[in-house]
Amino acid sequence: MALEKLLKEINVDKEFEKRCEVFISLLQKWGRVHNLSGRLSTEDIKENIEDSISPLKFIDSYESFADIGTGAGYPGLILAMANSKAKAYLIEPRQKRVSFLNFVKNSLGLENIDIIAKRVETVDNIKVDLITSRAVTNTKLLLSLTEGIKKDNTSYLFYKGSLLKEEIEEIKLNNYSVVNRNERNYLYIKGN
Ligand SMILES: C[S@@+](CC[C@H](N)C(=O)[O-])C[C@H]1O[C@@H](n2cnc3c(N)ncnc32)[C@H](O)[C@@H]1O
Repeated sequence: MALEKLLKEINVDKEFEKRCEVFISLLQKWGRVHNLSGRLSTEDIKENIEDSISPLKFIDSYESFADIGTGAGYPGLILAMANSKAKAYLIEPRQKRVSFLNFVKNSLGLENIDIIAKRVETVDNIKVDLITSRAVTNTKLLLSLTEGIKKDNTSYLFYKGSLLKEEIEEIKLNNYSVVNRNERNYLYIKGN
């Protein structure tokens, strides 16, 4: 029910809910066989979808983004399903996960998505407005690993847990905000 409520508060493509239904059923099928994602009940997947798109309430609009370590789809694939006008680069080195992401992309006919089967530190041929990441590594390392895909005014959206305060102190960040939702702390670093 929470997802349905959230969808009334943010702007997403009108096909988004249908796309989510397809994503949920594909993840439940593939996930059991290939061990793609820990929690596969419909309720758990919907919670992950909600976690992925909640920041659309407060971040600025963007024309392109790269998600680092998309895994089985969070948050990058879900953000790409929510707004098919924005160019989405999903950067994920593990082959089984890449195959799943490609299968969902093709099943939904989402031409805005490019899946890059590499580690992000080896990518330097794209430059994006926004860089997102959930559950990959700490903020300092993420900022350094993504040097090759940033522009002067790139923004960052990192999906963090409770260790965020220490991470922010370590790197002396400016111009950021933290938005909390349940156990989640969203770190949003706005480009200039
Ligand atoms: C714990 S999983 C998180 C997956 C997803 N973001 C989520 O929240 O469910 C971490 C993912 O990051 C990927 N990863 C690790 N190091 C990476 C790197 N240097 N560049 C891109 N992806 C990386 C892994 O292959 C893995 O799929």
